[in-house]
Amino acid sequence: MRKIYIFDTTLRDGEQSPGVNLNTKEKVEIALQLEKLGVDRMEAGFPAASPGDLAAVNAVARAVKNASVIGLSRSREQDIDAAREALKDAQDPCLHLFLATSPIHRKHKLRMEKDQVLETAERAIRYAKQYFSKIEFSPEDAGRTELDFLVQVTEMAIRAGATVVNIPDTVGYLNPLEFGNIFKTLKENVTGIEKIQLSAHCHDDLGMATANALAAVLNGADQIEGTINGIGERAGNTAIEEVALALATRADYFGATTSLNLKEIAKTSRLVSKLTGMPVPGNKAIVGANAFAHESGIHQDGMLKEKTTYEIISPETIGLKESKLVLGKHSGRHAFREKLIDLGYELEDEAVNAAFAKFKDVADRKKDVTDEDIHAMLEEKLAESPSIYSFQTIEVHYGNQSVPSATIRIEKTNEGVKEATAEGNGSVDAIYNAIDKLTGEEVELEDYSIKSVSHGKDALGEVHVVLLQNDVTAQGRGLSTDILEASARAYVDALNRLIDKRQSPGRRDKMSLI
Ligand SMILES: CC(=O)SCCNC(=O)CCNC(=O)[C@H](O)C(C)(C)COP(=O)(O)OP(=O)(O)OC[C@H]1O[C@@H](n2cnc3c(N)ncnc32)[C@H](O)[C@@H]1OP(=O)(O)O
Ligand SMILES: CC(C)C(=O)C(=O)O
Repeated sequence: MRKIYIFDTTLRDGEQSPGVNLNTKEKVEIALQLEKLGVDRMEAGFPAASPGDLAAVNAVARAVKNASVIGLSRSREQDIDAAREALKDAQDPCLHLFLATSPIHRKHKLRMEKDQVLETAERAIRYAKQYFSKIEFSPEDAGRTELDFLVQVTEMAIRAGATVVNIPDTVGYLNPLEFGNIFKTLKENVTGIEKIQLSAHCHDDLGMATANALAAVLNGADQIEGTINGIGERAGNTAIEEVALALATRADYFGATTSLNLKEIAKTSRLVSKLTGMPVPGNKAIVGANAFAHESGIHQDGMLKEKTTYEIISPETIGLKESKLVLGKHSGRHAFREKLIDLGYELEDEAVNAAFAKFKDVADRKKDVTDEDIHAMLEEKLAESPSIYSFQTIEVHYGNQSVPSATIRIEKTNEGVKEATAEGNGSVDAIYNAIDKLTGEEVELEDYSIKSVSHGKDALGEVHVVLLQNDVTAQGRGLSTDILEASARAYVDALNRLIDKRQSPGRRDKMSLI
């Protein structure tokens, strides 16, 4: 297997993400984690940018022992001198020099002709060579540079003493075929190409940063540059974790590998996200929260039978504990039953089916059904009393300038569905008056409490009521994503228990079993 060197630039290009500013302590913390991850090279900053960045690069250079530490520099002596100062204590220092080469950058930004670009870069490399044995040179915006000029620039860099020539697609403009072709062309046409390593540095403006980096590998690149979580200027850089996992997972195709300790990937991603304040999108490849989560029934069934049906990478590979089966409205019975077993419930098929129907009802109204929701649903089901009345529908009218009213539909065993409307002091009072009207029961509401079962705006609300009738009390519980519906369900549940107690005195209140 061919080794691909990993050049991490989280601390330099990653820090160029708008809004990100890492202090020295944070840079050192990330650098030490990158060292554990096993990156070969890490760009710690741009020492000429500020005294703070120079100090941070110096601190990283002193802390890191097992990776080459790199500082970025324009093709100017003052920048090179700042990098010398920053990297003076590094065990394996490297200077990263750059100068733009594309027609757009030459004309509008540098205001230089081609020969001036060549001269300026060569002078800088030769100056730096007095102090650094390792120099990487980047023709900035190589992606939009004329290919024949890029060949000329690369030959100049090799002659002047560069050890790595990096090809940046600075604005993420190219597609994999075009980017791969640059490497092929340089390999075939540059005199002395065997003396240096070729590197790829891609940006994600068109979402092709990882694909372009892999195309470079296929066409002879020795090194890939990127950042953790793909952070960086504008749409970001190639995500190192994506390249590493693509090479590891498809070694059959790429025939190349990295020295990364893949088990450190999840931890590194979390640290970078925390210290940069840049959340990782849920659907981000490899490190997103959903990368190893399965929600739909057919996928969950496949996963339970054989994980490779829906997972090409195991979560353990990147240091995560396990895949997640997330219950939601697309889930099926296999995953639901598995969850019940996990939570300690052993139910007969019929009970599973009843609980599953309730689960689908909740899942229709809620984004995720949590473990707490399932406990609450099952406890409600297990505690069900013989239902004389079963709740059907509810409609409530509330306005702070009008009297609240509620229309309730309830089915009575052997009598069918009945409907009643009533007003009240508040919405719950109106609901309870309507139920009283329907059932004809005279009860007192002894206690009413409400709590949220899980978190978030769509959390299940659980209402608990105690009803009193002629010295007999009964509790009732109602569960719904809507607290008014939960209130109605709890009241009907308590009424059923009250009637049950009246009809069979001495029977234990099943609620006490919960
Ligand atoms: C593609 C990339 O990611 S490149 C890295 C980008 N990162 C950064 O720019 C972060 C750090 N930068 C900084 O802190 C500042 O830009 C500094 C300290 C480097 C320079 O600041 P200033 O001196 O105020 O210059 P400013 O940034 O406004 O303009 C850049 C100047 O450098 C020139 N320049 C740009 N790239 C290079 C280069 N590779 N080599 C030499 N000169 C360059 C520009 O033409 C411009 O020159 P001019 O002043 O003669 O017109
Ligand atoms: C300095 C260079 C490599 C760069 O960051 C870019 O061109 O994107």
